[in-house]
Amino acid sequence: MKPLRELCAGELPRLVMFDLDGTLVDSVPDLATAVDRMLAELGREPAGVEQVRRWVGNGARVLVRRALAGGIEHGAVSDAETEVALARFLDIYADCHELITLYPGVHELLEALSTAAVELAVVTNKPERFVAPLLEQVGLGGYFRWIIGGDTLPQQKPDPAALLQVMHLAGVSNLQSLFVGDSRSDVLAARAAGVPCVAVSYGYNHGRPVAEEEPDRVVDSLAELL
Ligand SMILES: O=C(O)COP(=O)(O)O
Ligand SMILES: [Mg+2]
Repeated sequence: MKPLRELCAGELPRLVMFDLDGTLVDSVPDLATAVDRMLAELGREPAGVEQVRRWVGNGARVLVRRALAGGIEHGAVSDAETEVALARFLDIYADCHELITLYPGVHELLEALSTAAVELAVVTNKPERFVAPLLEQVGLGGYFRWIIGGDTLPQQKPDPAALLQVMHLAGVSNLQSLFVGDSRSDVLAARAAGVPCVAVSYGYNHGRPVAEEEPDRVVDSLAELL
């Protein structure tokens, strides 16, 4: 795992934290189904997979606000409208997990890291209640010692709080850790926590190449880290 050593001063990291949506799993088809069902209930036109792919990454509440706004800017959407739609979205999404898939290379990397006794965590903006069941469903149950969702702490990425919390629990420093994500909030959270950051090029970054966010390294598959 030479590429990992290069990122962590010649040593294998002791802790690797992963983003979920767009990094470990392709969850957008199911998220789009749930968004479109929610919009249909409100008598609105569907958003479709391509739009939803641009809107994912800042948690369920912001996704719902973007769907209500019909675009990435959602400042004009009222809180009252958001809460009603969000409750419906969360209910609908709870039953929409048919299309989720694991990206290539994920299983291989996690297996190699756990064999090397590297601690693993998931730090996602997705509501926490969905995370463990989804990991189980795609065959990743059991790899992660810590799971932090978008509603586990008061802050979510790009705030570094979740990364700092996991490093504290694991008893490792920022330079013994690594973050792997797909979007701007991941790169910003890692940078604010002082943690080296690998970004995957295949994920969701609001329609922009993730290289523009200047992570320490960009890979096309997690297998490149082996
Ligand atoms: O729920 C989201 O918006 C995205 O979650 P992520 O942090 O795992 O990419
Ligand atoms: Mg992501």
